[in-house]
Amino acid sequence: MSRYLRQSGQLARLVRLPQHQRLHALHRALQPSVARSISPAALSFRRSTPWRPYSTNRPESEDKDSKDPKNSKQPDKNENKEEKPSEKEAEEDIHLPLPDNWVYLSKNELEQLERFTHMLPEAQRENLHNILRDLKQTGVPIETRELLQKMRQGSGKLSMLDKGRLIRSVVQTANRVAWLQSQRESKGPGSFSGFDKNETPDEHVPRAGEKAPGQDHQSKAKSEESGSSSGQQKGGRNPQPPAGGNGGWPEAMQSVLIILLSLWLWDTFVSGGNQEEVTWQEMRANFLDKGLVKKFVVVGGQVRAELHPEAQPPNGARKTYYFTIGSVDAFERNLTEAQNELGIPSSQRIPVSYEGGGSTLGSMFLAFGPTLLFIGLILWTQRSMGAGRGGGGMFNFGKSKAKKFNAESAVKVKFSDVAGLEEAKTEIMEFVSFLKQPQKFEKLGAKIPRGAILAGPPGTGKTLLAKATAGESGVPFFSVSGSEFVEMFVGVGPSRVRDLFAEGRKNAPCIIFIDEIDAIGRARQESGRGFGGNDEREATLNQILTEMDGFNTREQVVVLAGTNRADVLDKALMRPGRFDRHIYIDRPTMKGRKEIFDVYLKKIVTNEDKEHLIGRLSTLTPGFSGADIANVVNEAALIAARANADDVKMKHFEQAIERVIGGLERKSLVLKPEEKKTVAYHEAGHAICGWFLQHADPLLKVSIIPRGQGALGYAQYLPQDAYLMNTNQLMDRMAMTMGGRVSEELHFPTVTTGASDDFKKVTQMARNMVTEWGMSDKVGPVHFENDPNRMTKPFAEATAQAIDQEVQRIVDDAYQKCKKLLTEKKTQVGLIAEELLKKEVLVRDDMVRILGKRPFGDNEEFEKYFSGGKAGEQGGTAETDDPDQPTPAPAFKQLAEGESRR
Ligand SMILES: Nc1ncnc2c1ncn2[C@@H]1O[C@H](COP(=O)(O)OP(=O)(O)OP(=O)(O)O)[C@@H](O)[C@H]1O
Repeated sequence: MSRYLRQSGQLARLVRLPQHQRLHALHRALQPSVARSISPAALSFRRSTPWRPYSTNRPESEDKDSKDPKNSKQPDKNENKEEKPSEKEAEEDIHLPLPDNWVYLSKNELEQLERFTHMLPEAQRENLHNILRDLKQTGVPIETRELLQKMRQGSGKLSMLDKGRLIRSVVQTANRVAWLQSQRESKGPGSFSGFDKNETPDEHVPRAGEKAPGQDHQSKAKSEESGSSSGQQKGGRNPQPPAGGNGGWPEAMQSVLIILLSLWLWDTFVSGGNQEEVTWQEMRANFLDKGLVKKFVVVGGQVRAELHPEAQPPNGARKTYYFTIGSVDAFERNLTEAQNELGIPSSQRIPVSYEGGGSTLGSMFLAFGPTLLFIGLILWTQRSMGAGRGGGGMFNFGKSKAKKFNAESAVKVKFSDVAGLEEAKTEIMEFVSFLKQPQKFEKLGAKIPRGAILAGPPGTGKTLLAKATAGESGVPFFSVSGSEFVEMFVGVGPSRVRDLFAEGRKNAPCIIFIDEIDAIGRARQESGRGFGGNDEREATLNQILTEMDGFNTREQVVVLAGTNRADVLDKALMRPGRFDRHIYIDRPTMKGRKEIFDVYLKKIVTNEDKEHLIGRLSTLTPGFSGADIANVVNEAALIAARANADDVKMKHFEQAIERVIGGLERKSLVLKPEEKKTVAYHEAGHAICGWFLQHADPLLKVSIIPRGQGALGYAQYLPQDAYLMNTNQLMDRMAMTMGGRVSEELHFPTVTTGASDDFKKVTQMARNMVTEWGMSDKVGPVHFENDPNRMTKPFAEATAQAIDQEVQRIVDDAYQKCKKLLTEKKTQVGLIAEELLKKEVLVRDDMVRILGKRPFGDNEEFEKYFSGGKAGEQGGTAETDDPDQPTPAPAFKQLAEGESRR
């Protein structure tokens, strides 16, 4: 779009023309063809213009309409001069009192804008209608109109300053519209203008949450005055929204941008409508010879003539004249000849500039496009973020996303809802009493602990405990997840931490709970290893460290944090003075499980003997977390409901447990008879080992119904809550795990792939015995870290060989032990396998019936709940999707590839 001025200087031809030429020009100026194009208003103005020395003639209008006194007013309608609304309009519409230098859009302008709403997509149309209605009331800064007039004057070119002014007026309009909308919302739907007729933005009495009108007004007025020489916003009135907040601003801004776009369209179309093509000869005769042309602009294959302002009507719609040229050279030649004929000295020739092709709209888009795109992007991001997160928006990136609960509203959890976890509760109780009676500690000079880390496996009740702490102490509770500090923008994490702690201090006494703190609290040197540091996370962690240091002991803000990975946390976070207390919450013990079952069974309809039910379920669920237990109880109720049972029975609970442990039963997976037989003998091998090995865990159930991911059968044992295991227990467990493969060897000519998972377990156990538990005489009592991230082994090659040999030896020992046992009990393995093939599921009672009582006593809890009448109530059933239906006998089908694990 670079422009090259070929000639410069102004014409002042007429004075220098000889007399005959002057008369000739005058005569030609009076030709009708010229008058046709120029409005009477323009003529009258030109007549009174004394300084057009070389052509004082005026073309006469031939336009019939213009002769009609009625129609002759037409151009005034188009003029953009401030037009006061008619009385009728004023009755219909309530106009906001205008600030200085603001005008209402004329009816004509509004109508024209309205017309362009049809060009927009339907979704935007209504928006535009609304905004037009609002603009009717708010008016626009006068400079908007001035600028639009300027655009319409043919060139469509705005200077940088003008562009800035245009954007400023859009922003001002958006503000005022947003204010109007917020007023309308706050006064409720149905109110016409949203405020009293006589109430102005300045006079508006602020409501709760609104800023006083003067506050915004004054500061804005100041900045407006300093930033602009146009005299906008001086003193008194101000179109800025006086209400606090800018909730409707983006929408209003968006709408005003649409308006602006429409204005451009309008401008283009209106000016397009006022364009007239002439021939070179007409151009010469009517304009050039009369000295009316200020400049020629060559755009592609056309030349636009810019006329002197005096040649245009002062207020009406201005016409642009253009003509088509064959080539630029030909045009230049013609122009030079014409000017030579007219005797224009070379210093005063008509300037010619050259533009790249494209419409006014195109050039406008080029000029404003990037800015609009940028604003649009901001608005879109703002909207989508607001929608995605239920408010907030991009300007709130640095704001903490912590959810705040307070005593009245949300935190209803009490310590009584947290079952078990007695030690953890006692520890944390102290925080509650600190928040309730700080003076009790302070008077003895005790420093109040700043915070506690609750560490432990998933679902063990860490979050629940933190909530209960808030519920008990009755103070506000801020809950945030560590990952919510992490954002793709640099600096957001620390800023959110600052905001969270500032909020905490404001609401003290309160509890801040940061869940999954390992997302940001990882040891710094660790995160930096190998791939460069994560600066943003470190900065966030540093900010937490700083904030926790920043508490003084009188500030009653307690910070609790939950994590599953206390081992990876930064040491600085864990030191006294920050997270003083480290509370480890493990999976519940038998006692804990009983208490948790007790809590959840209260919500369930069951006629079972409560004490027996709780005991039995707790025995069946070693290693279950609180969340697992809550899930089992709920699952049992669902199974009962599916079976249309009136209450939840023991079998429903057992099915639920089985489902949680083993996964969903896969009825669709059917095995070939020989495969099924192999599975039966494999599982029977495990079962016999479990039955006859002294240190093996008690066997509960054996099944050949495929379940979960690739398990074709399974034997369920009940490990005790054991915290130590000796070598004998480990060896028996390994031998039992080998039982499947050994049984296959003893009963079939070949073996299958089904024992792979068993080998994995056995090898892992043996390796741990050698490298971690000091159970190998050859390698000795040493511990070698098993860190998969380490590139090098923590031991010498000779040690590696010794380890391998020892692992091999232990596995061999377990294998031999198993083989010896199963060879002795080959008949029993056969009996169990055949029974399994018949019934698919065998429970403990079936085993007793076939094998006799187990030679070794089982643990106390197990004997209590599983021996005698009540054990094996579910005898022979396994979970099916319809628990009251007998287990369907599988049809025989090819086993899917990759599903060989048993
Ligand atoms: N001791 C408990 N008493 C009662 N319910 C519990 C207990 N422990 C866990 N639950 C149940 O488990 C659910 C999950 O617990 P919670 O969210 O507190 O676990 P968490 O330890 O924070 O887990 P994560 O580490 O995965 O965040 C709780 O909503 C509750 O229903």
